[in-house]
Amino acid sequence: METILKLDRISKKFGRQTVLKDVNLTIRRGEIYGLIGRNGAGKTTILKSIIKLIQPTTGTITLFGATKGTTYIHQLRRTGSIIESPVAVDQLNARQNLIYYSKIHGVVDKNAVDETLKFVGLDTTGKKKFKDFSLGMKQKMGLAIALLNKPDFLILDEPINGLDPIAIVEFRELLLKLNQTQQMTILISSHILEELYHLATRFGILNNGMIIKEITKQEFEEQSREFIKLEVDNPDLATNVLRQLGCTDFKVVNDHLIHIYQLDVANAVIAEHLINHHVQLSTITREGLNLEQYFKQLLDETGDEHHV
Ligand SMILES: Nc1ncnc2c1ncn2[C@@H]1O[C@H](COP(=O)(O)OP(=O)(O)OP(=O)(O)O)[C@@H](O)[C@H]1O
Repeated sequence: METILKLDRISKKFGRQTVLKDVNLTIRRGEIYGLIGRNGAGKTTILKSIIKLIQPTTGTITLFGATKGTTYIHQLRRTGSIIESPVAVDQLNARQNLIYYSKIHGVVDKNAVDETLKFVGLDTTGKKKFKDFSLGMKQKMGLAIALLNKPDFLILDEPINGLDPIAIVEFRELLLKLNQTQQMTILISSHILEELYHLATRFGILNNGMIIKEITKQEFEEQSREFIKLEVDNPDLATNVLRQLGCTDFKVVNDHLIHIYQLDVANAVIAEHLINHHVQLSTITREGLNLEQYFKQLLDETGDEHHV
């Protein structure tokens, strides 16, 4: 699959502070890449480096195959972005803002303004000016401006930060629609892990300027799948009992540990049957990690504090 973006050993120093350290990251067409990291981890610095708002100290960024100069700037036109907070003209309404930005961006498609307004759901906001918009409306306005020139790649810096739960769902659905119907590739940063979980196909976990883990949603689901943890003295006998109960989806992990992935039989029923069949049971608990727990565990493993 086509590589849209490649960061190769990107480092960034602000004065004496090293903010990014050897960041490697690859995004392929059609992916929704979720960049997770707590405040100050370096997310915005990565995104700003991609769109050339800042220059990395060392390393190479390749965007649609271009690495530098005018070819890179040319490829940047295939991206749309909202970095930090959405920017639009305070005194203009939604439609006026889009007309203004379509002129700035040299958008030639005459229908682009109305189509984009409708797409983000700002086609009925009438005369209301950008300065009077709610945060959710402002984010939609930012998205609309980013979408005007029909980008292939969308870069979003914490776009759901501060939105209420309904606005979060609406915004997420817009992004999923762009990804699914237009195969738009998306790079989205957030510390709202739960939200990225419903959106991203792959996650990069950034801590202190380093990507400490990359994991696809599928890998995460396999690793974090909920299961019942059974510790027993006799796994052979225990698995026979499980089969009698209709449990077939389990894994014998070692000579005393079984993971049951079928969760429709109550722990109490399993425990009763095992005991009736003289299996000694020392543990029966439900286990599994959500993305937030996974993230915290990773940070604990790297010996860092976590504030998410
Ligand atoms: N222009 C700058 N000059 C000096 N230091 C900077 C500059 N921009 C960012 N930093 C520092 O770089 C570090 C990373 O900041 P960055 O904004 O990339 O983090 P972030 O992960 O996006 O955090 P947040 O979630 O709070 O937005 C911070 O310590 C910040 O103070």
